[in-house]
Amino acid sequence: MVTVRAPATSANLGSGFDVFGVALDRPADVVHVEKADRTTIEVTGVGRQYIPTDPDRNVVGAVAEALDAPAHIRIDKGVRPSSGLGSSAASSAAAAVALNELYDRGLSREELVPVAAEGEAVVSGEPHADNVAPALLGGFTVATDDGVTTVDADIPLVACLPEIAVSTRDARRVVPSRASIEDMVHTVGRAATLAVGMCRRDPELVGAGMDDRIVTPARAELITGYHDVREAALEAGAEGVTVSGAGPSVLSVCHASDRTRVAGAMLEAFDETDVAARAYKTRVGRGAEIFDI
Ligand SMILES: Nc1ncnc2c1ncn2[C@@H]1O[C@H](COP(=O)(O)OP(=O)(O)O)[C@@H](O)[C@H]1O
Ligand SMILES: N[C@@H](CCOP(=O)(O)O)C(=O)O
Repeated sequence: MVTVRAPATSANLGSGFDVFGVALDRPADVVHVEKADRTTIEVTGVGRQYIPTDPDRNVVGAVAEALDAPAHIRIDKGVRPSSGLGSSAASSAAAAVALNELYDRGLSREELVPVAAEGEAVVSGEPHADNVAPALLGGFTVATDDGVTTVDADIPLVACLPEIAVSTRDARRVVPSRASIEDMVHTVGRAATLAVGMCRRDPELVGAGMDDRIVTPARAELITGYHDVREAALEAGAEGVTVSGAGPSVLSVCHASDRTRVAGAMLEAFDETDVAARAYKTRVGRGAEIFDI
């Protein structure tokens, strides 16, 4: 048996739609795999009632097929599904690392990115890699058609998860199909600022670089209370706030000394709009880890 822990992730970071991602140091999924003649799946943990055990509908089934590695796969969910915190990607990444080890396939973490992205295609319709890349490699990742670039960033974050479900598939439908040249220039500037901020471990630059005029405004409308939560976080000292992944989680970047205040302000603002929520005080963290063979 092989056991792997893979972290939650936050994709896009505003200006980096389908490209940027960060691994969070918590929460995480834990996946256990054992060789079998055909793939079977068992799910425990948070949100298990919303997760199919049919290998054709669970992301780990697609990963097992891509690696030609049938197994009994037990997923202990720590990352709630439809959270905007890369729940499906955490399972995909953990399964990819675990099955690669179990069957001795010898693929590197970088080579496992497209394998784990096959799992994402099962739930969102397209194999986007911006969650699975940080879940596998850790840090801040830039996923393009040519591969993945990683930065071992250390940035404090607050991820606030409201009790609303937004499916990635639905949230992809509201993404505009066109953008003006002015908005593209703005986005490129912000994305470049964010990447420099990650390299310099500078929360102010990362926060300034999160601003996005193209995708985030459309997605924000799917999240009850988003604008109030954003304002409250900024007033409490956040350097930048955006939708985490496809939502509904809201991500703030801040200095470590402001993290508790920012988390409290975000929770209070959701509460004032009658939405229950929980906040993860976290930071950019490590990728998937094998902790039992
Ligand atoms: N192993 C899995 N973990 C989480 N969700 C899964 C898994 N397999 C299939 N799903 C389905 O994927 C959807 C959640 O994925 P997604 O909408 O991308 O949410 P998130 O933003 O949390 O990743 C749900 O419909 C869930 O049933
Ligand atoms: N780039 C994707 C990221 C989806 O992230 P998730 O955590 O919501 O699954 C998108 O924005 O659609």
